[in-house]
Amino acid sequence: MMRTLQLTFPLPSPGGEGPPCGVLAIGDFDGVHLGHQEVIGRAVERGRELALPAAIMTFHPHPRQVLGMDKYTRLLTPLPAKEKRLRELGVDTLCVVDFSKSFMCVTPEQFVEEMLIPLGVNTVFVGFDFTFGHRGAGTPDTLCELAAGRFAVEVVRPFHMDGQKVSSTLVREALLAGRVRQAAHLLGRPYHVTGTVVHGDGRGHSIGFPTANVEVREPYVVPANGVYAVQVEVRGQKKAGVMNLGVKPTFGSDLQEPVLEAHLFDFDDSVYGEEVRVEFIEYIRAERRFESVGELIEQIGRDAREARNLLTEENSAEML
Ligand SMILES: Cc1cc2nc3c(=O)[nH]c(=O)nc-3n(C[C@H](O)[C@H](O)[C@H](O)COP(=O)(O)O)c2cc1C
Ligand SMILES: Nc1ncnc2c1ncn2[C@@H]1O[C@H](COP(=O)(O)OP(=O)(O)OP(=O)(O)O)[C@@H](O)[C@H]1O
Repeated sequence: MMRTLQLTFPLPSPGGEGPPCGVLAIGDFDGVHLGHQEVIGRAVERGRELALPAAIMTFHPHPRQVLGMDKYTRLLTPLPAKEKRLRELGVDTLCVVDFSKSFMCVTPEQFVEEMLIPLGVNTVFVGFDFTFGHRGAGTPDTLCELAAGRFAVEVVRPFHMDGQKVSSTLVREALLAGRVRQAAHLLGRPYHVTGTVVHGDGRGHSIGFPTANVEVREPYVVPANGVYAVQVEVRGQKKAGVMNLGVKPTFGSDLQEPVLEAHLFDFDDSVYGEEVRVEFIEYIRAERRFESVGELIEQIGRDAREARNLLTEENSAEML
């Protein structure tokens, strides 16, 4: 069972429970993409070899949000999703460091002396481009020097795909451009959001395509507006469907925030109030305004067929 520790700087003197963080990987790890998985995998493996707990240190809120970059209010993996993923990857301890304005001023020396040393780390894993401390002054080399032999530092080489360094930024850019296929490629699994099914305007039924309206409660990055082939996990079962993510311009709505509406195939249970997980498999088209509801209905029919075909092909390819 993974445990989560909330840490604030400076750490109190170590308690009597023994060091919780034998082998520690440090970073934001937003999205837990394939580059992150490389770093985390190495730490977990080393932990097993040394019979020490494998831990991740991450920062919350996202440091860039604290630095004033508002788009980092939204995350690829809000904390509960990150916890779930890290647990699946075999991590023993997640240390969530409270990233406040004052933590921003902590120097690399202080970070080592007043955070890493009290945690009793044996080995620290960081990526080649890891920076830490005030103004990002610390680098993997600095970390090595400051450790002064008290813990080992392992630097992970860049993990590339298609000639690019895999990064959270790249995943964000892909999602905001609707390229959910590329995002899945970088993440090693489809991008997903979780939410609760809420009541819509009730129009879906009357146009022949009932939809589950998903209200996203955690601060997820939401992909570009458009129509997507999706897999929705409801009550522990995956259902194929087609989703419109947008503001429904045909109905002249003045929605500020896009809504997520999924029409699930071969499904007619009432799922109001239930928690669902939406996986974005493929982008189908941009959302648009139709001259008549009849045209919209025809187009939704085509979208549904396209999504169904795509997902059937996908599933049969997975079975091979
Ligand atoms: C696959 C799919 C594609 C859709 N595409 C559009 C679109 O391009 N433009 C639009 O205005 N509404 C689009 N809609 C939204 C419908 O207008 C919406 O589902 C319907 O109004 C029901 O809304 P309600 O659940 O709030 O009652 C689409 C819905 C689905 C399921
Ligand atoms: N592609 C990669 N290869 C190797 N190490 C990586 C890679 N991406 C991230 N890391 C390392 O994993 C840790 C967490 O990375 P972090 O989340 O800060 O990076 P990122 O994905 O590049 O994010 P961003 O795009 O927001 O800068 C850091 O130690 C970082 O150096």
